[in-house]
Amino acid sequence: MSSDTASASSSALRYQSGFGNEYATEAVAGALPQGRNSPQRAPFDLYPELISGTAFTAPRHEQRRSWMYRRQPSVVAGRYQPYAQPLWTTGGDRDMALPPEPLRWNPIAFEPGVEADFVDGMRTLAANGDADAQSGVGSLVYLATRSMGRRAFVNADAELLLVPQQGRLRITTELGLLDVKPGEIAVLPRGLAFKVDLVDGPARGYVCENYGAQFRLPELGPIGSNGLANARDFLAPVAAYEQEEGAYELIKKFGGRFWRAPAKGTPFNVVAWHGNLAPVKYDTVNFMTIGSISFDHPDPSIFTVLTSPSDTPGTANCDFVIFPPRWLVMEDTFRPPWYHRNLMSEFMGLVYGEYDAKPGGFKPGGASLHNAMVPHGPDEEAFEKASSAPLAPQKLDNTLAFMFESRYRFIPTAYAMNTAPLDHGYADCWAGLKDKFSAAA
Ligand SMILES: O=C(O)Cc1cc(O)ccc1O
Ligand SMILES: [Fe+2]
Repeated sequence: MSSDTASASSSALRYQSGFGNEYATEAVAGALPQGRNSPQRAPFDLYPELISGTAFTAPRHEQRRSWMYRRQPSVVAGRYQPYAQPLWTTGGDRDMALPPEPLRWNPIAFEPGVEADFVDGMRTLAANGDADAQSGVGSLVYLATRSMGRRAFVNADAELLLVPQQGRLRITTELGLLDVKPGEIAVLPRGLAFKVDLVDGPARGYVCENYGAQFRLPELGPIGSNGLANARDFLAPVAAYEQEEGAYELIKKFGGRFWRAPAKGTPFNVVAWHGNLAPVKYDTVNFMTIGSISFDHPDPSIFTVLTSPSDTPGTANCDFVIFPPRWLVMEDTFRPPWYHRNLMSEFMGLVYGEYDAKPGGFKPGGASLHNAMVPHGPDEEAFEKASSAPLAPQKLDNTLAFMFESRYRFIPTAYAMNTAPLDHGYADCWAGLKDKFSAAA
């Protein structure tokens, strides 16, 4: 156990490393009870409070929970009133006539004249499943121009996976602070209060709102005991509590609806905590990428950072997959992705650079959606280049694309179809792929 003294205002943050291990941290030495979780009186008269990320009776290897020792229990809050956030929708809208073709969006721009924080600036682009059924995911973007300041947010519906694309974020959570920048990701457990403050101006990024089983590291199979995302590269915060006095506004997402309540003090009042349910961040530069060193383009599952399983083994509620900088060395191989139709549905975004299958129209801050059995693959430009490129070792550099891949079709929202910059010419990127077959050859 570490004795940690980070305060909420420190600038260079300290972290604890690992994924899903038993962390233990105290902002004041002696605040963490030893040998038991709920003594008759906890040290410094702090209130013990448990947060469960899994059912009490979940198998031991799936269990996630943490004990917090706090100045006031989180039940101390004012009464909730409805709150309007109509563009953060939940689950798949079954009434939407979902086009059976590839969809793509140009970069989703900040909205002129709209000042919004992380919660108000959230826009659902596409979603599937049902938060109450604890299955499915949403794919969202946030367009934040201001810090949350003295507003805190609790998402009772889902865990959030953040993929910042522009702008650094200071994320204050009940369990401590995370600084996250583009190229890094963060995972915030369901039900944990947090706020997002901006560090260097407006912030844009992607979010996977996961109503299903928590994200975890994938099995490695024949890869062995090391590789892809290594557990030690995930960073959880050390305990930190806010000392400033003053009111907060609590915003809660609960069953797809939003609520607000006043609070007399800060919800970030946890002085010590221990357990294996924690917010974490991960820098994608630490991803140990596996690829083909002989021939052929492997399945993109080799790029899985985290997976949220469904009840069917190997068929994920959602895989979070990245396409990071890497070497391509395959011989006699068409190196970009092949043309394909996938049982699974693919929502993609681009953090920076170019994606090899779409060097032209897929831009950082944009998105694409290739739902189940919708054919897609390299655009004409990528096909022509890769079919005749010399096959010397090639570094794909300065690029970071990602995919939320789900067993359930993503249904775009009305916002995505009518307001967001849908690329109506997307299908044209394949129109020039001619029939060049000649049986006489
Ligand atoms: O369609 C895409 O661009 C994503 C993708 C990448 C890849 O390398 C193989 C399959 C796949 O769906
Ligand atoms: Fe694909």
